[in-house]
Amino acid sequence: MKVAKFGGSSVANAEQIKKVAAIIKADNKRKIVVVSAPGKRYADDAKMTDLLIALAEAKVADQPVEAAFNAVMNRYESIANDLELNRDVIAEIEADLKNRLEQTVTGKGRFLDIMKASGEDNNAKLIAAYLSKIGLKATYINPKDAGLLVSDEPGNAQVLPEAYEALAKLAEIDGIVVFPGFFGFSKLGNLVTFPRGGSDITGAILAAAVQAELYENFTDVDSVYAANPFIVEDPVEIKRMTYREMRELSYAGFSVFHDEALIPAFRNDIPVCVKNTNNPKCSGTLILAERERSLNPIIGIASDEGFATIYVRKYLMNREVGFGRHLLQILEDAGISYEHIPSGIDDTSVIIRQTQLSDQLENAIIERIKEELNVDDVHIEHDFAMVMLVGEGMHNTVGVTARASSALAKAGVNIEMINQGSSEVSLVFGIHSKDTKQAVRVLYEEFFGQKQ
Ligand SMILES: Nc1ncnc2c1ncn2[C@@H]1O[C@H](COP(=O)(O)OP(=O)(O)O)[C@@H](O)[C@H]1O
Ligand SMILES: N[C@@H](CC(=O)OP(=O)(O)O)C(=O)O
Repeated sequence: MKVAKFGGSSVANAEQIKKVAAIIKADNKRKIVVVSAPGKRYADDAKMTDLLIALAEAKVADQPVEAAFNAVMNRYESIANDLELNRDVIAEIEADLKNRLEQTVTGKGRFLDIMKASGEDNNAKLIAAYLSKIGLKATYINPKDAGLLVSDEPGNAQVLPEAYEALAKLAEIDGIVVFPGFFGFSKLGNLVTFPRGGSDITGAILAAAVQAELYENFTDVDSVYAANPFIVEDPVEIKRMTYREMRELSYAGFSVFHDEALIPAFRNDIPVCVKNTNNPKCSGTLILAERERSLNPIIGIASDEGFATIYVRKYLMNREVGFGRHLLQILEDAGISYEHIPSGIDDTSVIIRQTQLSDQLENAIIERIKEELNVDDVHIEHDFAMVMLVGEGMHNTVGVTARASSALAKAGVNIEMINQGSSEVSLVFGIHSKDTKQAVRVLYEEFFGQKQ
């Protein structure tokens, strides 16, 4: 049995949904189908999830909701019309949306989750209706009925271990299961979404639960490339890579596959294949526990922006027992998670995602660090980017850091931080955001350029 997840670009309009149906038909092992909400049809189109967020925001702000409501319904109507579906489907979606809008829940996060999740939920109903119409036995299954239990943090759900046993029963359902991605339900019965892009996570959870022979992740590119195709022109395709490599790369900016989706797959040793809905004959990228060695120590180069550094200096910091713990405690109290902590003898930097900060919080953190740790200097710098080189071959190859740093130096990119990951498959450079694209391009040229 295979689990196939179709991303937003694969279900963005009727034409795409017809391709999805053809892919499902072409292989009767594709029994569990996870779908996203309609994505972008062209570069500056809006994703359904963003239309739903706009609708929810208008409602929360007590502003008129008609325009946002119509924008959502228009997308579904045009899909349903082009697929020549019965009007009942649209009536059902409209009633569902109105019902969600009227729900009174405590907290904006909860309300946003209810609205956001409707994108995948209603699209799954619509796609199941279409598959039935063309003669396939297809059933829409709701994550609550299926037992997709998750933690209770709005917008940031994590699957609970007990979900797997319940979800395993999906394998017994006759015909094709059409399952909405992106959300589950907490033990308290609350609907909770995964982080953005989280339909990949749903697919991986279901693949692990039913012990699928393959988890296929259908998107709009032929493969995972060695660098983001929007930064590097025509980058090389990655044919095979390990879970560790994909996890590092997706965490560091390869948005093609959600980093949290690797965990259920690799814990259960389910191979993952990233494939193109627009070119399904192409073999795509296979992600496995191990791969054959290659000459190039690097498999991919990822980048991500929006980091801040909390820089702390104190003479004899190295001698002070508990300094690091105390510093991290201050961040924990502020609800902040960290990414890297490069350290020297008398100084340390804590690198965090900037979105977690506000001016008020920054001041509060700085004050606490000054008062409680009695430091010589503390300040926060913004607008950093992380560029990550990833490859299983890196830890037993001499000179990767030297090659990378000299390529960056030649291009005039100032390196603020280097972190050779403990995982031994990644090397991270902290640079200023303005240099991100340039850094990725020169590193790509160094490791994948002509002379390779
Ligand atoms: N290294 C990479 N390889 C392939 N695609 C990448 C890479 N980095 C970023 N992407 C982007 O990821 C996109 C696919 O992911 P996403 O937009 O989430 O698709 P979906 O709509 O299928 O969920 C591609 O169109 C591409 O722009
Ligand atoms: N629709 C959700 C979840 C998702 O996974 O979407 P996509 O498959 O388009 O990345 C989002 O936009 O975040």
